[in-house]
Amino acid sequence: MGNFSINCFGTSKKISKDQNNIHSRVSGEKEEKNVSGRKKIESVLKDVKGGESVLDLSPRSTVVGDDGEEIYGEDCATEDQLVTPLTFSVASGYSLLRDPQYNKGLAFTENERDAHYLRGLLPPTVTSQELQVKKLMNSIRQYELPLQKYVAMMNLQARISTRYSYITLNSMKCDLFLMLILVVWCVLWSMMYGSSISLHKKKENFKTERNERLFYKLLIDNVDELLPIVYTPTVGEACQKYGTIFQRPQGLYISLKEKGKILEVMKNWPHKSIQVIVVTDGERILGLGDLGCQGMGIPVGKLALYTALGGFRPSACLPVTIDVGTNNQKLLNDEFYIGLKQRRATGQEYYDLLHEFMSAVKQNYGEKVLIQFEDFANHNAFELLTKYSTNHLIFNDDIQGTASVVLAGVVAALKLIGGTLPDHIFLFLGAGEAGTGIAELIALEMSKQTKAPIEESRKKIFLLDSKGLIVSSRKNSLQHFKKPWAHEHEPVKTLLEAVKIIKPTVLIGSSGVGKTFTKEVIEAMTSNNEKPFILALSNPTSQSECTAEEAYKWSEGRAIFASGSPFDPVEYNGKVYYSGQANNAYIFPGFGLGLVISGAIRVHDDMLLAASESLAKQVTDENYAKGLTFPPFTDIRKISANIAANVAAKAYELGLATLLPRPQNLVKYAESCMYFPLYCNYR
Ligand SMILES: O=C([O-])CC(=O)C(=O)O
Ligand SMILES: [Mg+2]
Repeated sequence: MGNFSINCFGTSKKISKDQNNIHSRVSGEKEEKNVSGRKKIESVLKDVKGGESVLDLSPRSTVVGDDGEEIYGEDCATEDQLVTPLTFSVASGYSLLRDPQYNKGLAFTENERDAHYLRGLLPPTVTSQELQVKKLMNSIRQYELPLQKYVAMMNLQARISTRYSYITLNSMKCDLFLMLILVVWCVLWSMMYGSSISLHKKKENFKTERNERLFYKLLIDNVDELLPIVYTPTVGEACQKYGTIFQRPQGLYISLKEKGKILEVMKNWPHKSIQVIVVTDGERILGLGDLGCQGMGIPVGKLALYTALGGFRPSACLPVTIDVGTNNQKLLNDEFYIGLKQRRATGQEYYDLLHEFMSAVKQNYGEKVLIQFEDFANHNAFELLTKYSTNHLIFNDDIQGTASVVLAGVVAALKLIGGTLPDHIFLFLGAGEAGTGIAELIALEMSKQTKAPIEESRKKIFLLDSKGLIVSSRKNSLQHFKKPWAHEHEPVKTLLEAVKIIKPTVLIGSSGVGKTFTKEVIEAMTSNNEKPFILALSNPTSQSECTAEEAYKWSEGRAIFASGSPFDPVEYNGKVYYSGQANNAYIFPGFGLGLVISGAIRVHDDMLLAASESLAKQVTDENYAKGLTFPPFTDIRKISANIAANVAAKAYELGLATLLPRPQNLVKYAESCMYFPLYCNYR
């Protein structure tokens, strides 16, 4: 027997005012009975599927029409009639083709076309997923602008807010059993809610074919080409124009309007088994500043990478934007702005909302859901990390992820620039989340190597902010996260002066301000060092401290260069130079996977060091020969599995892992846990 698929949507039925009144009078009681009945059915299904409940039987099941269009068939209801938007349907025919989670387009087999009422709805040819990838890449390459490619990719990906699951069972006995349960359940529903049950019919009017598995296959197979589209740098432009290009909502928006009911709002999200949340409040999007609610592009993009690079199931990923307003006047004046049109809430009001969010996450998804903070402004990022790292599984990507990736790059670069880590002198331009986060992790690793106190290691690391070098005479006016870096040193105003006086061997840009590594700065670095290591980390490309071409040209080909946003290889004096992308995308997907597969309950700095160590080890001689200090992204899933294994091993060692017993081979185990977007076969 072929695969049997059941897709549970909400159903449609107009119900009269009277019926509705009756319903509302008894709804509390019915809801309760229904929940316990549902639980029984869910537990039966759990047994059938070997522990994993695959059929979502929630009475809250809803289907949102694509264009806000009415899709439940209640078009003829009069205004004073209330309708129950419930549809139970086996996804097939037209609705299956329009369902991003299960659509396969021309890859539906002959048998599937017969079994799922697809005959005539598709042209006769049957193609492979590989051919679909090839065709889509051809079309995406036709677009001239990266933003057009971004929109095309998002249209392919978009997951609608449906709550349904396919059931794939192997034995006919199970099928019949399941069918029986479903029929009984549907009848119960229809009795309770007076709804009709519609099979094979769901009116939809989607314009673009969406196919989630194809989206991820495309991204995995063409990671070098598509990473800069769905992620940095294009995602930055997408966030700037989010209101204008906005077509379908993605992710969960939690604004001040939801204060007091965040848990309720969270329950509107269609998926229950969440493993990772990426959350932003939009105040410091990349190096682009306050983009308010339009920052949603960042969690969406990061989570696409969690799936493509780290193998998380798409349904286990939840993008969240917390909207407390924006101080970006341009957005406040923009009629297409999608967020709250008010200035940012601050202080207690801000912290109360964040606290409610954190509590709701724990209550709704449990202790082991990973919350990744992304692109918060400095003044909140550090405080939130300190406040929640002791009682939640949280990770700040801009502080900790960037630190881990840069430490890996520095350790790997030692093969090219020589010396040991404690032999080097570091100068940072930028003393925010990335700058101080990286500095702290480098100091930690140095002191582990030298067995000297961390204060000693810090003496080799200098940070410069917009007011000049961070020195002890400024201590009283410094933000708390900068204080450990206030050295006994005379004040220095500019970067050029600092390079000349301090003579760093490694120069790291993390200020979010572009074009700050000038010709003079690079020349000064080159006159002090045979091979200066230069990292221009600010994103997107427009904010990069210098380009790869400038670094190679101004250092006469001597610099080892890496940047946050990608740069193409550069030809200089007849030689081709390749630069690495020191982007946290190397770390967070594998790091998160390591936490999840070990059931870690807290993040520990040693786990960041473990991730870093694993990444550095994966730079091959072939990479070094090209001047690269990071392995290529094409191998990223293997890289992520290795990082995950090292992080999980550390979690077990530290006693922070809860999934016992520890798997013997953690790399194999990590690989076996990774989602791969091949099509399933449908009965
Ligand atoms: O998103 C990126 O490419 C890296 C990052 O976290 C940032 O710049 O804030
Ligand atoms: Mg970030």
